[in-house]
Amino acid sequence: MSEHATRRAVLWRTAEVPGGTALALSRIALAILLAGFALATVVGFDLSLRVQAAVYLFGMVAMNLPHGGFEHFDNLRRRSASFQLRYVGLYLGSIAGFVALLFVAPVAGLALALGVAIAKGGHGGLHVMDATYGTDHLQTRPQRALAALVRGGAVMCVPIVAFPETFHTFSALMVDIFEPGGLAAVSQYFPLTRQLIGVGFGGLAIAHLALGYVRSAGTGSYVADAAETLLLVAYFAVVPVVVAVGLYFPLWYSLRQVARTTAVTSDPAADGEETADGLLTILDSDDTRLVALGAWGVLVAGSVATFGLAALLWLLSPQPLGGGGYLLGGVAFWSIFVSIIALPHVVIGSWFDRERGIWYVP
Ligand SMILES: CC1=C(/C=C/C(C)=C/C=C/C(C)=C/C=O)C(C)(C)CCC1
Repeated sequence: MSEHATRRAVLWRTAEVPGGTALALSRIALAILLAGFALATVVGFDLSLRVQAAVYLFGMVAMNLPHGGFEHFDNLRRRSASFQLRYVGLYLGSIAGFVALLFVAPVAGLALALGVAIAKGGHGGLHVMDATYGTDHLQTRPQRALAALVRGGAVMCVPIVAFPETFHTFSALMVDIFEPGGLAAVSQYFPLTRQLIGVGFGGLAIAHLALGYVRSAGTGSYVADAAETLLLVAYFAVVPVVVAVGLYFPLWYSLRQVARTTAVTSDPAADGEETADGLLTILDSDDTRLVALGAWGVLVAGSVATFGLAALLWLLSPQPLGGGGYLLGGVAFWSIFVSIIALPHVVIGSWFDRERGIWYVP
């Protein structure tokens, strides 16, 4: 049996698959939240928006951000100095472009933020499948793109339909950071876009599930993909949106990237550039203490840069909390900020760097 086939065969029965434990944990975590909130809905228990906001900030800042740092750290190791500098330059350039867009056209900036969350969730998820139980049922590039769109789309399209008022409230706060009252001009279209997104996403999800079934005869990787896709749709339909998104990134996206990293045992091939002159050669030292110190140094530098950028955005924004107070406004500010830094994460760290990038799969 091939390595992939073996992984597929045991995926649902045991965690003895590379990365299988992290995959299993991500599914269990979302299933527990889904069951808990389904029960809460039945008994009529409502979580206040302030508590939801606190959960979001805890999930996104305390739990998810460190993993984002690790992804860049891991990607920038063993790269030539010229690549590392080009990467950082492009990264900062796209951050500056996104910030400029938010000031000039905040509603378009909000749309881009949603797009970034969808792209990160979807394409990140696709590569996790590639590395773990395989994607034999996804046979063409458009079909892979569809799979990514549906997985990522679940994160934003399902809550727009399921929790329209909360979605609207936070969208308005996010625009208010840059232009107070800026969403009002397009708010009248919200019911229409909600319907279009609902029907469009539903159609794409059905197309993805049907096409995968036809191409795989309903076996192997298809079953795992279909079950996970349905789990995601149910999770975002039932768990209140702020909690759902705030815990999806640490408990699903990041945990599953851990599965991918664990499943990928070979380092990427040299990219033809001289890596010995890289700025992080300390990380390849034979002395594990030096490696640990080097890793600590890189992560501290990343952390200072990240919070420095957040502080700069805060100072530049006319109304950093969108007028929403620390908790609700904090969610709005952090969602915008994390989307700004996640844009290059997807575009520079992954699409520009397809061969070896952040979602590397041999
Ligand atoms: C619009 C909207 C939201 C948007 C969240 C976004 C845009 C999150 C982006 C996260 C990213 C890019 C994470 C990367 O690791 C909330 C807060 C869920 C509340 C409901 C309305």
